[in-house]
Amino acid sequence: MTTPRTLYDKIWDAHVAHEAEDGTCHLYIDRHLVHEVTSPQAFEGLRMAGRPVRAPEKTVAVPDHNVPTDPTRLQGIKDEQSRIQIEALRQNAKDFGIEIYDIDDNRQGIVHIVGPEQGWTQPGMTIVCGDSHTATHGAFGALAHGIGTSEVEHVLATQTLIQKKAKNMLVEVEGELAPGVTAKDITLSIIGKTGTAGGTGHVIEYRGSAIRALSMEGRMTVCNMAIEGGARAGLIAPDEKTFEYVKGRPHAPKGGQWEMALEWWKTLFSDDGAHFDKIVKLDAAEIAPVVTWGTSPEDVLPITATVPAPEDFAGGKVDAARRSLDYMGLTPGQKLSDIEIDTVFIGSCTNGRIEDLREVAKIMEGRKVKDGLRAMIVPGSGLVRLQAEKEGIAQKLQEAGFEWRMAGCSMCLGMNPDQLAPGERCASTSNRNFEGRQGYKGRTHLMSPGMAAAAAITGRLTDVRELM
Ligand SMILES: CC(C)[C@H](C(=O)O)[C@@H](O)C(=O)O
Ligand code: SF4
Repeated sequence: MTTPRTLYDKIWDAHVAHEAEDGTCHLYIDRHLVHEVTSPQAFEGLRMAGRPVRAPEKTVAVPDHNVPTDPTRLQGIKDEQSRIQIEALRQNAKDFGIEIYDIDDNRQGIVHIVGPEQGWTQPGMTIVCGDSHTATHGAFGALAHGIGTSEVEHVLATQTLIQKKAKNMLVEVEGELAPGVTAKDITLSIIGKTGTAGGTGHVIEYRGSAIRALSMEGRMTVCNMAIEGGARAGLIAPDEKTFEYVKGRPHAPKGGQWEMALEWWKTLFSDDGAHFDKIVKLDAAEIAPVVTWGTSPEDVLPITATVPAPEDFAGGKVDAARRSLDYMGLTPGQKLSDIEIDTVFIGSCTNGRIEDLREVAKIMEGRKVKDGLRAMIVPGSGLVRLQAEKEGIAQKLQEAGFEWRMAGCSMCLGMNPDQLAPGERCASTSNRNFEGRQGYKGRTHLMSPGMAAAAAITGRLTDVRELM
């Protein structure tokens, strides 16, 4: 009898090209996604060594982090830094024969939204990118994770990655979500429970009826934040929803190849009795709409709670909590729903897909962004933007008072012109809330798109269920 294997074990085993005695492996890489921030030195290294890209057809480039999102960007990029990085990516793609979705192409967008959208992302694959949120692609049952710039060069040159296997962790979410509770609340609640180090050294498989019930987009939201939970990657076993999503996309297998792929994809699940080194369970019915109050994604509480006091935390965390509260300008005992905001950011690879925008539109129906607030929507890709325009969502949201931007990472990180001013407080659908993440001295509260819409209406952190 063969030993039962986890989903991670199966994908790993299928990709080991060589294993050394100490367990260090050369892992074959099926897809390599490249963006403008972590690739320039890698391409430069190849150039200096006179080496080509080993498998340009398995590599795709897209500028996202530094692209301006105002619609005038097509008339020329004003920001010098952005322009240099985008031009470098363009040149590298051309010199090394890699396909690029440039800023005048509707397929451009955040790399983790574009990969699945174009069918580059498929079950059972190994997928890497010089970007920590590569875990997003794990929603398809692919082993996907971030790599460093020197590894980007290694993958470009060899189509392999040197790795040691991580441990297996299972996060099981059983039961049904209450109305107003979303995939974002699941993923934040998991981190609230395990902490940002809970997944360290592990690959997480998310399982259970609540995960099965999610759409592919919801599953991407969950896997996206595996990294905030400390894990190397997050995975969800593929099912009919996954196959349905992939089918017919530009880079999906076609004809007989589709049938062959499907046969293999259907074997991608953890066998009964497979060993997990760590198991965490959550009851979906107990998950509430949550927000973060501090400067770590684990600083998460139901919106109905109050701001905690440093003394509420154990030993080592007291000082961190004090510092968080000080930075965030919050007082213990204050109701979370009394916290006033100045900015709303809807977008990012966590929540910049069409279903996220539909959720926002539903809450905004017949309502307006509060006067004086800056509220922006940044679709995760040009195609998401087009789809929202086709559905009439874009027009409605603009009428409600939102800025309607071009695709990119935007205010998820303070790297492009979309930034918070010092002291500004933002209701954000992104995934990171550390100091200065959205701009120098900016303050970030993470939440779901529906919760961010509710905050846009009232001007303070708000329980979305009151507006449903
Ligand atoms: C700039 C990039 C390397 C970075 C990452 O790896 O995650 C960014 O995407 C982020 O979200 O902080
Ligand atoms: S949207 Fe944010 S988290 Fe995602 S890749 Fe861009 S900067 Fe990183």
